[in-house]
Amino acid sequence: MIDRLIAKIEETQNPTVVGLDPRLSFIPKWIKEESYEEHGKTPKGAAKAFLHFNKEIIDAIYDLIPAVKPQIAMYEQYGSHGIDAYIETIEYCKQKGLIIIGDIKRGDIASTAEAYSHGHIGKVDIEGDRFEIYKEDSITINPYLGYDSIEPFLADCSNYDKGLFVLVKTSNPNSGQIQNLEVGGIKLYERMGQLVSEWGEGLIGKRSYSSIGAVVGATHPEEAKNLRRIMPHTYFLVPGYGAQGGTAADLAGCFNKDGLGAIINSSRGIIAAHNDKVNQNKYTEKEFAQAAREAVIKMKLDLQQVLNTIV
Ligand SMILES: O=c1ccn([C@@H]2O[C@H](COP(=O)(O)O)[C@@H](O)[C@H]2O)c(=O)[nH]1
Repeated sequence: MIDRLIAKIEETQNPTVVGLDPRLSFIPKWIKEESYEEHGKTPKGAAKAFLHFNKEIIDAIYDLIPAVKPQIAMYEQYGSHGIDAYIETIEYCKQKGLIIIGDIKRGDIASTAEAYSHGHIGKVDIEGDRFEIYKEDSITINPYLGYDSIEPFLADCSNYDKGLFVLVKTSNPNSGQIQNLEVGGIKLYERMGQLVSEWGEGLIGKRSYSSIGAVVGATHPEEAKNLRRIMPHTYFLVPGYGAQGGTAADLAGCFNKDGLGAIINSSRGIIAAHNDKVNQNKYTEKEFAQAAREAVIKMKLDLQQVLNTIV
């Protein structure tokens, strides 16, 4: 997976991942009204509006970016219709050649983890016939149950050329309450970084990076710099840029000297750019996808400036 991701980053010259986290408040009124007319003001109506919104956004940006990160919570809240929209969004993005990082943050005992893994990045077996269900290229997972809970995912990564981004230092303001605790003379997130690095050793690709990556928040630049040193062969998925306050200046420590090593996520900053205060009155409701395209171009330039200081 990691070699495919790096190839797309190099093709687009852009380490941006766009988060597909739709909310009804971002969706233009005309899309919602069309959907409600056909499906009612129901979970199905909301989910169909999400799908329409996502498709227009993707059409406007797919040539500029290597990857998308659909956030499953936004879809799951609407039950089976939401899950259908999640799966159809993934299928649409794959047709456009994008790498899919499913932000699902799963973590459970091994026998249950195996089911999550088979559903999302492996195959489910039904009486000897095998089916791919969600079809993400990579997913986020929560590692706090330890290695046996990770093993089933590693097996599917190896069997099906898939990847993981394991939570190491999350972007939320209170992440330090647990992740920065001292354990055996080092911080918990540092220990987690060491473990994730070890877990990824068997899945190193042609470019010396592992398909087992780490989630590292842009909002904690010192910790990110520290993790970069601890985990030289680990790709970072970096949320927190934009809406959560992370800036380009905070990102320099996430990259390696080769200009690789990190893919930066922005969700609201891109897909809700038409609503952004700084863009007030710049776009009509019909121009939401154009607003997203312009936001991606702006982010790409911002990230290129960071990369120019590194390589
Ligand atoms: O530490 C983490 C892990 C995951 N996320 C997710 O990334 C996006 C961020 O959205 P923005 O709108 O760009 O703030 C969202 O899906 C989070 O669940 C994170 O923010 N931090």
